[in-house]
Amino acid sequence: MSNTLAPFARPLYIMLKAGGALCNLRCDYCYYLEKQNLYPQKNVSIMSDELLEKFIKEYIQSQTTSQILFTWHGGEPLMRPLSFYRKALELQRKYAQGRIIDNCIQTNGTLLNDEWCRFFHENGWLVGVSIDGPQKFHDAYRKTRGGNPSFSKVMNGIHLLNKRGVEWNAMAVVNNLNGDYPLEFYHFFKQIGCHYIQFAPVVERITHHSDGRYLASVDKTGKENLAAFSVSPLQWGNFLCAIFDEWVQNDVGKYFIQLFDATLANWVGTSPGICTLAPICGHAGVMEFNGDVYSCDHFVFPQYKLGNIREKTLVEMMYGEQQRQFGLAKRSRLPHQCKECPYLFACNGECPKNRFCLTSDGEYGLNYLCPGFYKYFAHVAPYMDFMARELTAQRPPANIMEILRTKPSIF
Ligand SMILES: C[S@@+](CC[C@H](N)C(=O)[O-])C[C@H]1O[C@@H](n2cnc3c(N)ncnc32)[C@H](O)[C@@H]1O
Ligand code: SF4
Ligand code: SF4
Ligand code: SF4
Repeated sequence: MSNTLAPFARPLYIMLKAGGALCNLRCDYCYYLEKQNLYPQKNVSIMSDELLEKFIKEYIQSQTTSQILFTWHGGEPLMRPLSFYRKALELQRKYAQGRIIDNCIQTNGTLLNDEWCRFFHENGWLVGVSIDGPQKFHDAYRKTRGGNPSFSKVMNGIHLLNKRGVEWNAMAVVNNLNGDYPLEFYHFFKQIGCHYIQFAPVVERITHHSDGRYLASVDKTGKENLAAFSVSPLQWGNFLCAIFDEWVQNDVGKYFIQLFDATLANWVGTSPGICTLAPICGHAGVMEFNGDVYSCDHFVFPQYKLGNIREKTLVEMMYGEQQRQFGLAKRSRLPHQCKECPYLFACNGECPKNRFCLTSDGEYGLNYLCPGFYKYFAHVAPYMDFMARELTAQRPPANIMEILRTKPSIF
């Protein structure tokens, strides 16, 4: 397929930061709070109705697919009033022209009330709620501006979502504290009846920039300044292996752990559904409150700005040369160790943001989490082989649980 056609083979996808980095919490590890320093001249970092309309119209009109996904992100997206989202729905209807429009929103859950939940239910929104496992882990890092814990408020929000029948999933950060307690962590999610769980490993480096930002610049080399809350590579590997062992014996087809599903997808050669395990990046951009578009949510740095929607079209920015190069760099900058790795097909060197270590040959660019990912892929390989064969034969991968009960020796 030629380059001119290729862009239209996949949907254009941009997360919206309609309130910039504005948030009612101050999670210690947050990568986004510091982005307010990119806009020091703005007292108020909220998207105007006029810009919202421009975005919605262009976002819909740029797509060639019949189904379109809007993702509301932040900062904390519930810092914008419900009227803002009602307006967004009106605009989506105005410009939909027969397309099916879906919405999802990623929230810290603390501001949820019955009115929000009714809105999400009535309009079929999918809600991602951030919760880092049991209270003692969650409250260690996810605090309010005043340093108070947030767990009870989040649980109250989850209760309201359940009461209204809103579809929701959990987004959990794995860090230096909860990383040592995988089963306690996993059982917590099962106890609260959460069947869709996403884990994100925290890896950040502290670097002071002149504008007040303090988190990693991706171009900075070395791990000397690793933030203390980062998960260690082996902690991450052990964490995944322990949860996998319980999941594969009891929970396949009942609990959906995004990373396990993505691993299986790579095992059968289909798209993994999460960018970190995909071969290239660049499919999901971010638009800030003022129309600035960046390459990726984890690359909101001045050097990764693609332009502004008032000056360039979304298609120009998301399918332009800068974004194409950003996407391909994930593959082209793999160090030799990854290129020779038996699990490259599943790992793809994971997220380029985390590639700041040296390989065993001293080559720069190995993923910090490599030892953990390697351990995980090696551990799950025989089970993934089995589940991939089941899938290829059009049988449910959940069959593995019966085999583990009756013939465990085959693994
Ligand atoms: C930046 S927040 C924005 C949405 C909302 N405020 C929330 O907390 O869900 C998006 C997600 O990123 C996670 N997150 C924050 N800092 C992170 C980091 N340094 N590494 C990985 N994930 C992080 C949060 O826990 C949350 O699930
Ligand atoms: S709630 Fe979300 S945006 Fe706010 S500080 Fe925590 S992770 Fe960051
Ligand atoms: S840079 Fe990381 S987070 Fe961004 S698209 Fe690539 S893998 Fe995903
Ligand atoms: S497991 Fe390590 S060596 Fe293998 S592809 Fe992943 S990061 Fe590279």
